[in-house]
Amino acid sequence: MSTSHNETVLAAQGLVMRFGGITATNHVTLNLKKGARHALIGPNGAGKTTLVNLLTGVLQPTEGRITLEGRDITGLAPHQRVARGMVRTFQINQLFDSLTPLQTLALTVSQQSGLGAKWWQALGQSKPVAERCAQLLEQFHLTEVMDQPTRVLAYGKRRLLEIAIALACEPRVLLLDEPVAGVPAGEREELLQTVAALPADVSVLLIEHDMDLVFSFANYMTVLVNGTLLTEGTPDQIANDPQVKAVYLGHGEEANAAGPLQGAKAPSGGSAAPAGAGSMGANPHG
Ligand SMILES: Nc1ncnc2c1ncn2[C@@H]1O[C@H](COP(=O)(O)OP(=O)(O)OP(=O)(O)O)[C@@H](O)[C@H]1O
Repeated sequence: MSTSHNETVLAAQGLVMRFGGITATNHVTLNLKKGARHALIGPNGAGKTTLVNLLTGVLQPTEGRITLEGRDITGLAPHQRVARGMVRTFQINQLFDSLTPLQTLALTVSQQSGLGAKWWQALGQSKPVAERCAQLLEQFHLTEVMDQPTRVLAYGKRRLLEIAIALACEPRVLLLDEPVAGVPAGEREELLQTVAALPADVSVLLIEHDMDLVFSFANYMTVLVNGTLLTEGTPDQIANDPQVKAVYLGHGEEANAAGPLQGAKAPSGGSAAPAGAGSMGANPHG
C-alpha cells in the first residue's frame, strides 16, 4: 500500500443521530482512506444504516460534521454529494425494472456526461457513451443479458447492475450497501469476484453482514455496537479482538459454537475469511 493511502477522503467527526429518545449514532468518528477497502460491521441495530444515511445525506445529524475530500458536506443534499463524487449503490426500482441493463447504463452514463435526457439519442450517436456502457457491461458480467428487461434478470445480475450503475456515476467514494444480501449461493461467486475487482482508485466503504465477503474484501474495519464505535483496525486485529468476539458470541443462538470469529485465525494480510466465518450471527432479516 502506498503512502497516498493515508489520505482521508471521507471523514465523519463526532456524529450523533437521535430519534426522540433513541441515540442511533453516538459520537461516531470514521475516516475512509484513499483507495481503502473499509468494512463497517456490527450486529443488528448497531447503527450501520443510520450512519450510511448520515454519510449520504438522507439524514441530517443531530451533531457532528462530515467532510469529503476536505470540504464540509454536512448540509448537502444526497444528489449534491453524488455530484461531489460520493455514490451509494442503488436499489433497482420500478423505473429500472422495465429498462434493459444497456438502457439503464446508457441513461446513467449520458447523465454523467452531461447529455441528460438525450440518452436514447446519445446511445446511438455518442461513441464515448457506447464504449463506457460496453466496458461496464463487460466488467459486471452483464453483456449477455444487456438487452433483457431488468425485471427478468437473475437476482445476482440485478445486484451487479446496481453496482454498475453506481460506478457509471464515476465515484471517488463508493458506499456498497450489503451487495450480496439475498443472492443465492450459485450466483455469489461472480458477485464476490466483481466486487474484489473494483477499481483500486475508488475508495470503498462496505456495509455487510456476510463475513466471507468482509474478510476477503476489507483491509480495514470499523465495528459499531449500539450506535457507538466499539473498535477499528485491520482484519487480523478485528478477528482477534476479544471485545468483538464477545459482541458476536453474545449474540444469541445464531452465534453457535462453530460460529463466527470463534477460534478465528486472523487471516494473514487480511485476504482470507476466518474459519467459520459466515453471517457473523447478524442476519439483517432475521
Ligand atoms: N427513523 C428511526 N426512528 C427511530 N428509531 C430508529 C430510526 N432508524 C433507526 N432507528 C433505531 O436506531 C438504531 C440503529 O438502527 P440501524 O437500522 O441504523 O441499525 P443497523 O446496524 O443498520 O441494523 P441492521 O443490521 O439490523 O440493519 C435501532 O435501535 C433502530 O431501531
